[in-house]
Amino acid sequence: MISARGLTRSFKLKRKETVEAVRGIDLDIEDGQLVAFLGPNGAGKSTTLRMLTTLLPPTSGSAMVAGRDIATDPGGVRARIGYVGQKNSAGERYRVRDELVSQGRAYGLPLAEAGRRADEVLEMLELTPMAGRKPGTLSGGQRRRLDLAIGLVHQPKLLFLDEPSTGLDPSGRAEVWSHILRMRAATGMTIFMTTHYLEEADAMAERVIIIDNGRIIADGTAGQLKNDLAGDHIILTTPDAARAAELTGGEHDGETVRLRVANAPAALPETLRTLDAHGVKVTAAETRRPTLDDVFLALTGRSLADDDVPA
Ligand SMILES: Nc1ncnc2c1ncn2[C@@H]1O[C@H](COP(=O)(O)OP(=O)(O)OP(=O)(O)O)[C@@H](O)[C@H]1O
Repeated sequence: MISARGLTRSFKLKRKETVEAVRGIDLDIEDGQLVAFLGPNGAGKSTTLRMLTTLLPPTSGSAMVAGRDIATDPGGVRARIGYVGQKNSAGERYRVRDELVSQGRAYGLPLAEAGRRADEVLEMLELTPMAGRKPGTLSGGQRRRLDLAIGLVHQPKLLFLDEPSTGLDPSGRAEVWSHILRMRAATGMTIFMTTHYLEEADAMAERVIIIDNGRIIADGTAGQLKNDLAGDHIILTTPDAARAAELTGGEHDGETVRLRVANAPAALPETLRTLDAHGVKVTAAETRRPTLDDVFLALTGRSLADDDVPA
């Protein structure tokens, strides 16, 4: 569904300064995948999305998106994809259903077909009761669902979502997600999304791609990345930390010993037995499964969670 080679974008600033926003990325996304594209602020996520959706031409490199070339057939790409950006896409002039019909018309659907599609997406996103209201009167979650409806009215094969749940409270986020997943189950659509919520990427995406400084630094399932790059940990508290670290192959800091293992809950009893047999007294023990943030920390030495979530 997406195949990019050496996609690159730089921006020229004043005084001959250049920002290398995206530095030659290769991407292959299969049909039907839900892919989360993660990275810290300024990593190059939006710039990549804007190139793939033909909003911004690459400085170099190429990409086929939904079977069309972004450089030679941007119109063909746009007709086959949906893009839901960070900002609300509905204006304030039209009522919700009229907004969807005019969007369908903009994609070249005949009036009757645009009306039918508007009713379908309203139903799918449980917005039918809001059909006659102005967008300004909707709640944050409803408004975000309207953005999704606008991105879906022309039945795209591929949907780009830029921060789909940012700015919503936890219940609004859960609600938007349940709609995204339902709509995907109903249509089999490919979804390429950015998010700052790592736990959402972990729970929802089949594949996680991490970009940093304009380069892809990790690509795999959340489980693979966590196992390969971060791993389970056992964390022990003991007054004899140096000896405990020596016996277990862990690292110690003060009274804390941290050791990486394949399966922490399974390895803990044996670890405690070994230490006990050597007379090392353990006062507390916990197991830790890695998060995607641990993966990012292992790769870059920085935490993604320290980033500001965009407003
Ligand atoms: N129009 C522009 N002119 C100059 N520099 C730009 C422009 N657009 C983006 N950049 C720069 O390119 C880099 C990548 O920006 P981009 O918006 O793609 O990052 P991002 O990963 O989407 O960040 P965020 O999570 O904050 O949205 C940043 O250093 C940014 O300042």
